[in-house]
Amino acid sequence: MYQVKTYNAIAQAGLNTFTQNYTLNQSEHPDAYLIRSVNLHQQTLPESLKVIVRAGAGVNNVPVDQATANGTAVFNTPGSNANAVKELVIALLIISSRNLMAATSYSAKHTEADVSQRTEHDKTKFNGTELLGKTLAVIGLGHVGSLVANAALTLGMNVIGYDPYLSADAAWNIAKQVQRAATLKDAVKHADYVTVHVPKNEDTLNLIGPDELAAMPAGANLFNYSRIGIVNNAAAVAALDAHHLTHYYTDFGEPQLANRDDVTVTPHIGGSTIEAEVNGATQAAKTIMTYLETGNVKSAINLPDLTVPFNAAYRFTVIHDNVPNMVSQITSKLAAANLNIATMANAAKHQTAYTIIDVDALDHQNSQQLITALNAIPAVTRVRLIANA
Ligand SMILES: NC(=O)c1ccc[n+]([C@@H]2O[C@H](COP(=O)([O-])OP(=O)(O)OC[C@H]3O[C@@H](n4cnc5c(N)ncnc54)[C@H](O)[C@@H]3O)[C@@H](O)[C@H]2O)c1
Ligand SMILES: O=C(O)[C@H](O)COP(=O)(O)O
Repeated sequence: MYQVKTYNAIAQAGLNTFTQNYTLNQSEHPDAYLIRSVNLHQQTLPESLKVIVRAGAGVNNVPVDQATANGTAVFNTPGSNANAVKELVIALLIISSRNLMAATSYSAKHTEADVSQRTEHDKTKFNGTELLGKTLAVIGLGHVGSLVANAALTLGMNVIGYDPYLSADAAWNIAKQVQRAATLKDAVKHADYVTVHVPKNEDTLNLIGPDELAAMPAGANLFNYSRIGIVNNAAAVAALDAHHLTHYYTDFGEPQLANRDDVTVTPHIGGSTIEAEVNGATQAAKTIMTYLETGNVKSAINLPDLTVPFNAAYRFTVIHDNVPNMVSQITSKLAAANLNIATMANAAKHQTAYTIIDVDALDHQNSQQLITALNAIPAVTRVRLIANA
């Protein structure tokens, strides 16, 4: 029986994906965490923990280095809530261009008589503009940014994209009408609207700061539906005060953003749709089951891709440092245990490597001694033995 600990509100439909081999929230020694935005940085991860899956995109709440040192794989569920964010950003583009925040609360602020008599007179206060022909800069063209860029094209906008690290797979998703900018400043210099869709990491902190804001034309509107810190909020407030920026929309609150008519803070609702939550939880549950039952890895944050069909009776998986001579040390332990290797594969990502070894036969005593011997190899962080179900 595998033990899963969940944090945050995880969609029941996703939890229902787990088979009867999984128990939820009943053990102090979980094999897996299924999480959303809980901040794990202050936690010591339990030794039992083999995998953390973030239902959603951002993994800045996960101590990835600690997880790697603990031999814990970290995954997210790429794209599971991207459509939800796209629809929200498109809604905010329309809200912003048509002054809808003020216009839709108009009737609530007036008496019945006012509303019937004054609407024709008052409508001039709510004049808007159209998105057709306006320019949108999309910074980051991954799962969310590509959808936003493509949707904005269908509204007749000129779309300029900036993503120097765009993967080949992601590039296939972007309509050819999206113009490519060579630099961030080039992307924003003619933009009426700028929207940021990059991961939060040390390179993207303050990605939009005073210089980038100054590069935007006067009157631009800014959207941060990525993470707090990617836009330098102090610089955004200064640009608003100087009437250089017209409006700042963000999913992440901070005291300096409160009580301003030119700032809209939504309460981190980018991925909060029923569909996105079910997608994320279902994808997360499947990722946990695949990893625990086969050891196969696809698109982990801290492990290399490695997928080997599991046809043998037993599988050893070994997470270790990416240093010379590891495979020979591992295989020599199997040879010493007189075990014949049916299949073996190894891959590396940055400082971490991963080895899968399948064997056809194994007795219990043999296996315990072998696990101890493999764990004793310096630079090995986690050894697992998986029996083929
Ligand atoms: N508000 C929400 O509820 C919500 C929901 C989903 C995702 N997000 C956040 O949105 C962001 C994007 O998510 P995603 O799923 O599209 O991620 P993704 O990994 O699919 O795409 C991110 C893209 O940013 C690009 N990138 C990285 N550094 C860059 C830089 N310095 N300049 C320009 N581009 C850069 C990458 O190459 C990649 O194509 C993340 O921060 C995620 O946490 C927020
Ligand atoms: O990174 C994400 O997927 C979003 O920020 C959504 O976060 P949530 O799952 O806590 O709503």
